[in-house]
Amino acid sequence: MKTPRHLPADVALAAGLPGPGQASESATRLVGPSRLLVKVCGMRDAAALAEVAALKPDFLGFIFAPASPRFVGDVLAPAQVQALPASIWKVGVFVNETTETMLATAARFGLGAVQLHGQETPAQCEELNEAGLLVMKAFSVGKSVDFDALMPYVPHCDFFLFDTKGAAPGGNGAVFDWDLLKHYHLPVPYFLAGGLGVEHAAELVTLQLPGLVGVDLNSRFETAPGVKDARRVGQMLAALRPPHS
Ligand SMILES: O=C(O)c1ccccc1NCC(=O)[C@H](O)[C@H](O)COP(=O)(O)O
Repeated sequence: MKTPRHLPADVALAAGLPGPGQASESATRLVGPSRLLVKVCGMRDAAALAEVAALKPDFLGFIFAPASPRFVGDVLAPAQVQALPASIWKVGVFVNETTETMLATAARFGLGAVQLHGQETPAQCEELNEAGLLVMKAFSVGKSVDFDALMPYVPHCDFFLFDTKGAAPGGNGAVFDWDLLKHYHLPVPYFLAGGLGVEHAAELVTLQLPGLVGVDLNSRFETAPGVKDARRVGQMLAALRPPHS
């Protein structure tokens, strides 16, 4: 499995990924004991942001797609995002945005990562990755996945994210058939997304899917779009993380 280029060594280690310079032939998590990385997406409400950040997820996602009900817009000031603990990786979520806008937004909000939810090309992933951002390319999953079509993205992405295909580019709140990932064979580790809720925790911790390193939580952890329920996020984190991890 490929080492995410821009991931700090401690986060890589927690997820059982090889550290810098430790390439591996295997497409499964390696270093044990390891745990799933957790990304909480669609942060918009300042009070909920503070509560969720205190729970120390690995990643927090901020949506910069104007059509989303979770669009950050002017609701959160850049300083509120910049002030988050350095240990939490801040991810800007974009849909078919220009590289220039994404780089400018990342600089303004102090984001270390971008999550791309549209038809972004491998070349655009490369530009963003070369600019120093961790790149997470999202792919919508319907009835099948063509892994070969993802090959051109491999050199330029730190993570993939598999999400459920639906009416919107993301945040559809529906689960896809995880068995479709059983034959994943690419060297890029990935996050599982799409309708995940607390009720999935027990299955997720024992799930043996090649390449799976993290989960993405969104609409099933809200009291309203963009307003995360810290109590439910806390329950999920407790269920996903072994004690003392
Ligand atoms: O959540 C959105 O509104 C959204 C809109 C446009 C692009 C991406 C979006 N979300 C990105 C995510 O990472 C979500 O967490 C992912 O789609 C899963 O959401 P859900 O099915 O609600 O758990």
